[in-house]
Amino acid sequence: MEHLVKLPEGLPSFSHIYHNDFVGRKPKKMKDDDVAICFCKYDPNNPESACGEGCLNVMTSTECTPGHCPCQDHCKNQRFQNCEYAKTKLFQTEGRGWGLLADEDIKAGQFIIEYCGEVISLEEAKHRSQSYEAQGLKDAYIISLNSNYFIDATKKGSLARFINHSCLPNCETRKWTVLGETRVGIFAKVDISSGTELSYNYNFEWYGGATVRCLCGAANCCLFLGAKSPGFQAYNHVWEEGDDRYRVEEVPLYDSAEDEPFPRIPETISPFKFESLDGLEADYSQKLEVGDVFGQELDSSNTVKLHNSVQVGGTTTNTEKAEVLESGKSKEEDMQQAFYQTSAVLSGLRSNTASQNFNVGSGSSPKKRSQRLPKQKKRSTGGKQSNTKNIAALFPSKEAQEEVRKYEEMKNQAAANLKSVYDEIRPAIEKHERDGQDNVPPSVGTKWVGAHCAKYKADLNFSASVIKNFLDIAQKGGSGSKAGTGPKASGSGDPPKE
Ligand SMILES: C[S@@+](CC[C@H](N)C(=O)[O-])C[C@H]1O[C@@H](n2cnc3c(N)ncnc32)[C@H](O)[C@@H]1O
Repeated sequence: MEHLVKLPEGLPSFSHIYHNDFVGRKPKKMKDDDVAICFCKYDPNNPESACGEGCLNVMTSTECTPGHCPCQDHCKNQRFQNCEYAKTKLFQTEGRGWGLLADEDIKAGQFIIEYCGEVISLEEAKHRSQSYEAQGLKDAYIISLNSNYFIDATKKGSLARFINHSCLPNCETRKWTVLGETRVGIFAKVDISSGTELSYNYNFEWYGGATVRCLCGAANCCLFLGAKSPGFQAYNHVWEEGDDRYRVEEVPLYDSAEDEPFPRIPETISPFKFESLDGLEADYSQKLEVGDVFGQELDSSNTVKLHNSVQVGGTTTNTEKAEVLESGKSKEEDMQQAFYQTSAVLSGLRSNTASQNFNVGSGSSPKKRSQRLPKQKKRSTGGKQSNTKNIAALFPSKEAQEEVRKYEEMKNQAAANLKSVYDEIRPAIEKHERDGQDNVPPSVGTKWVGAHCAKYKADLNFSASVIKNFLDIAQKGGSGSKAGTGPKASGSGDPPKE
């Protein structure tokens, strides 16, 4: 593999490695008892049978161990170990140093490359970040592996070290267990065509304030690398023309743990699945009130996607989707997957919140406002909510407007509650980390999952209410809509009257 990659001229020197290099400790040696063995059986007529999506190890983000996998050489679940990378190419960006391009079409979900570097301890990470800071290094390459270990790709690394940050990324980081060690991979979030720059959201915890101005150019850009972190947002930065891109007095450690501020419950989990999970019944088994909607995007942009997926007069609506799970799997298969996913959410909670509290050297403690910020203006904090703000006003009837507003209000309350639960459980997570224990107390996990579920439920109810009212209008052929303001149903056989 190594000989295939020719590095371009002018690239700052670094040592190109394909496997992590352990500093201060040896990589774990797996005992036979610790090896996770799947139940796959290779069927020559079905290549997917050899550790494809249905493989127990794949479902738990664990690679199969050579010599132990029942599919032997046919096993497809050893991508990190075999460096099964997508073709990529280095290029020079404008203002963001070097970047990495897709050099072939890449499919959503595909493993692109491993983020390799030196595996170092927390102490070493602190020490190195201070030293890089002192040397005036502008580019930061340290990511968090878990609460105790970090990957530093500054001196030694794979080409993943060149992937830049974007607030609207086409890739994400995922952690896999490979031969007993955690490793970080870059995976495609969407289909990526050849020639497109690869990016992921660094989302590192930022206590030191403005350091690197984000030049990703996305419409939703957070302005600074790491600006999604709560510590940073509190200040509502707005960059002024003429300010330098870098303030080098703080070199960040960023966290690859999650691309979102909170662990995400996978979109394909539907509420009924929680009914079977011990201890979680109480709040999550409730039926959705206004048409259950599964398989839709659940983020703040859901209103846009709703417009796309409602084909009035056609056959596809989100309410119809409720009958079928997006995965196309049986209920049992999905229940099993839900269990694994929920476990992953809980462990994500631990690693995410732990690393978010990691303070680095002099950049770790919040500085006084005047020290931190070149100049500031107040920015609207309404950001996310404004996406849905005027949806209610689009509906012609008062009843529809009131209903949509009611669900919108509930949605906002649930979001606020999730945020406060996050603040509340944070000390418990920190304490647990300090004690070196592996699991957070179940009550903390339950609270967290509960707040998440409540938020998703509120989001779903809001979306369902919007769909329902859209469909009402369509069924009535648009009659009663305010001239020029009612939603117009494209593709409808019976267009709304103006
Ligand atoms: C992991 S390195 C990425 C590769 C880097 N561009 C290089 O030339 O080696 C991270 C550094 O790249 C720069 N960078 C990455 N994404 C950026 C963005 N969206 N805007 C501005 N600078 C960015 C920052 O200096 C950051 O510390």
